[in-house]
Amino acid sequence: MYIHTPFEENRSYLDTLTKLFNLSALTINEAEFQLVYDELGLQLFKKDEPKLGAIRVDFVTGAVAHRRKFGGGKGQAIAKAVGLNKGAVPTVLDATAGLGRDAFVLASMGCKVVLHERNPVVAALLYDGLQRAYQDAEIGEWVQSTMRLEFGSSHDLLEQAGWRPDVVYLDPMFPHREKSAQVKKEMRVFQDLVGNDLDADALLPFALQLATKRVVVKRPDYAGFLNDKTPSMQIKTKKNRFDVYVNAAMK
Ligand SMILES: C[S@@+](CC[C@H](N)C(=O)[O-])C[C@H]1O[C@@H](n2cnc3c(N)ncnc32)[C@H](O)[C@@H]1O
Repeated sequence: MYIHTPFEENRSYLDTLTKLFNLSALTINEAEFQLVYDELGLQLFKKDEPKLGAIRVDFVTGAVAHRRKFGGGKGQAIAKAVGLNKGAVPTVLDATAGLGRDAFVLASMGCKVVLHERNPVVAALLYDGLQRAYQDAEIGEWVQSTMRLEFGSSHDLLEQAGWRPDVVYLDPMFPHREKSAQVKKEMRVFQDLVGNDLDADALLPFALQLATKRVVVKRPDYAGFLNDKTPSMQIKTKKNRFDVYVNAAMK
């Protein structure tokens, strides 16, 4: 993987990232993707996409930061899906963390969230976004106390988890139906990098065993149920839905 910085003083941080996420061993097409660390933080570029397609994690000033301040709070579908509207604040294991946006929304409503991500490049981007958030004067303290990243596959990590979260949250990649021109550039780069999570069905049984209260699966509205399993209830938004599996012991 080609990873570059224009600033010599950031070399050792990049070496740390390379070691933590084993980036030097990556076999993704080096001519196609580049990781660059500059004053904006770590960014992923795809060569044939213009700058708009760059991906980085920004909890401090990005769209999720705006949503934290002005979003719908506990009235949001995701909040209802994890049971936040019922008063209690659940602990959440986000087993398919991606760029951490959903996890951040949940953390900003008070949930403690452990994030699992298996893709080394996505995990490095997320790690870098979290480091910048941890150091921020306004949100640093609560992000440090609510969001923690674990690098690895949930197929292993869920089985080995030494604790039981109230909620396991799953949002695996699903084949996109829209024509590629309609999909946002950033999303296209992300999809090209990660591909589809074709092994996601197998996560549901582990998740159901682990969660003490419920498992929430985010799906595009046209997608079937994960592992063909009918949920206890569904919460729908414009393009997605949350399939909620309430732990039988809680019913
Ligand atoms: C659609 S994205 C999640 C987006 C995320 N909800 C957000 O708000 O940014 C799916 C992510 O899950 C990760 N993933 C899929 N299966 C996984 C597994 N078994 N263990 C860890 N990460 C996984 C993929 O690498 C990808 O980054």
